[in-house]
Amino acid sequence: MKRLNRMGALVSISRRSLLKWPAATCAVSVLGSREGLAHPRVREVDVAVVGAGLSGLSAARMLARAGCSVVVLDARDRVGGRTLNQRTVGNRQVDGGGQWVGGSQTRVMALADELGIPRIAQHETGLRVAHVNGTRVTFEKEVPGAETLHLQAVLENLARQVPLEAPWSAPGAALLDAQSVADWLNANNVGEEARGAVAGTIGTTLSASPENVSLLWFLFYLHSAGGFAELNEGAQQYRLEGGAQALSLRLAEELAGSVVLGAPVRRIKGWCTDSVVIHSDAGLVRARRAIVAMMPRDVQRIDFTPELPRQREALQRYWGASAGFKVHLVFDRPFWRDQGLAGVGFTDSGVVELTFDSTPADGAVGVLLAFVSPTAARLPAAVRRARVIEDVVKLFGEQARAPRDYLEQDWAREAWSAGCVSPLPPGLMSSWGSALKAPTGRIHWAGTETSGVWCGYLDGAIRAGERAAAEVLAQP
Ligand SMILES: Cc1cc2nc3c(=O)[nH]c(=O)nc-3n(C[C@H](O)[C@H](O)[C@H](O)COP(=O)(O)OP(=O)(O)OC[C@H]3O[C@@H](n4cnc5c(N)ncnc54)[C@H](O)[C@@H]3O)c2cc1C
Repeated sequence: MKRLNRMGALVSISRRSLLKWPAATCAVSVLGSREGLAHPRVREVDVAVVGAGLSGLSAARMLARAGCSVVVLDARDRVGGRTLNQRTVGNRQVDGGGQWVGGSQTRVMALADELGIPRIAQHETGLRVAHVNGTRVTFEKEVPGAETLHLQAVLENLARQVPLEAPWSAPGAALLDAQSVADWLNANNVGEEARGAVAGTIGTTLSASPENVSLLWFLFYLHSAGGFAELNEGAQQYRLEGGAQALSLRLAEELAGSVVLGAPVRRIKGWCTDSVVIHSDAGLVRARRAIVAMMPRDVQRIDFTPELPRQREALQRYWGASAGFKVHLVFDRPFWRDQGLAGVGFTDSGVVELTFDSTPADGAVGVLLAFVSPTAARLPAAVRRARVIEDVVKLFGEQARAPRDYLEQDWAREAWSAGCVSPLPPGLMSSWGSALKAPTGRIHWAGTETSGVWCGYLDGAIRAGERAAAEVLAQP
């Protein structure tokens, strides 16, 4: 039996009849964000989703479309988690968090199309520029040498043996996980150039160095993305017009009254009983099942009664998260393009590590994105700004000295995100990995880190949310 819901989407109400609570008690209204503090009320829903990032919202949408009543709780006063639209002069949006998508990321590309969010091709044309050993050099986009290509092929072959849905069960998992990527490169006498290329991939994708990342985890990451070319190039083909947070903003609009912001979840009780009770600053929610959609390290802030199984608790406690610091500099126009530059630049000694062209599609302003060393976060803001601009001037010339706007986003200062991405240390995945997405009683785990495909990316976040929702829907 079908009926049209408020958004005009077809929902099946026969699904609801499978759930134990009568529809009247399942209906969800907007929870006043703070009212529950004074007079806590218990709201009853089929499914409570904790985390209104892309993963939690994707889960909630799928459940709502299947006829479940759902409430989504987020600690922040906004949706989108690790995506963040920042507004610049001229009313333009830049991405303070996740931003790029690529052709092989089919789930996020499809969602953007469905939500009517156009893509902007990443500007790549022109020379790269570097400031190394005190000298500025320009150069063509580098093509990997024979040794690098050979090493990449060897690692991709190994990666294909790591199962996407259960990396901890790879043949020889304990051995692969006992070493860092650097240990493996040393043991295999890998030369300077090829080693540098792998370090570059790990630096740009996991914000870490080969010394700190488990070989098993890196192989899984490589397999999850589809290889080096995908990680290095494929994942950065497009930006989304209006910013990547637009994905979550549109999903939240569709979920209308079911998303509650300013609702940090402090405790989850009864996961092994008939229902789960979620304690948030906006009140209590009782649900038949809960989906917790965030990085495992972020789950560590929530108390569970009874305590989570040791395996799951250890996974969360030791989960690795790396910080990220983005700066956007806005100019009248993308002047570096006139000089035949792509906007891609790096320095070996400055606070700016890497730059990209983030100019909007119409070119009405020119925007440079700079990834800044997390250590620069310790500098006073005015000193940091001066040093960022000095580095950009070294790369792109005096025209870069007076940006019309300058915006920072330091993810190490975000109370509700432990980090941007997950560089896992040796030992973690083979010891505790099996607790990553196996449901714990009535709790189902989502968040991009639980995705087998494009783990750590926007694409993986959607897939993980939809996988957790499917798990819930499959329950009797
Ligand atoms: C600087 C940066 C650059 C990136 N670049 C890219 C990129 O170019 N392309 C790409 O695909 N990906 C990129 N990513 C990664 C991408 O942003 C993430 O993979 C994706 O947004 C994760 O979505 P999620 O829903 O799984 O988790 P999150 O977005 O982290 O959502 C988790 C949600 O849980 C909430 N929460 C946490 N604790 C609680 C609590 N106790 N109670 C209630 N709510 C809570 C948080 O507020 C958050 O909204 C980048 C990330 C960063 C930070």
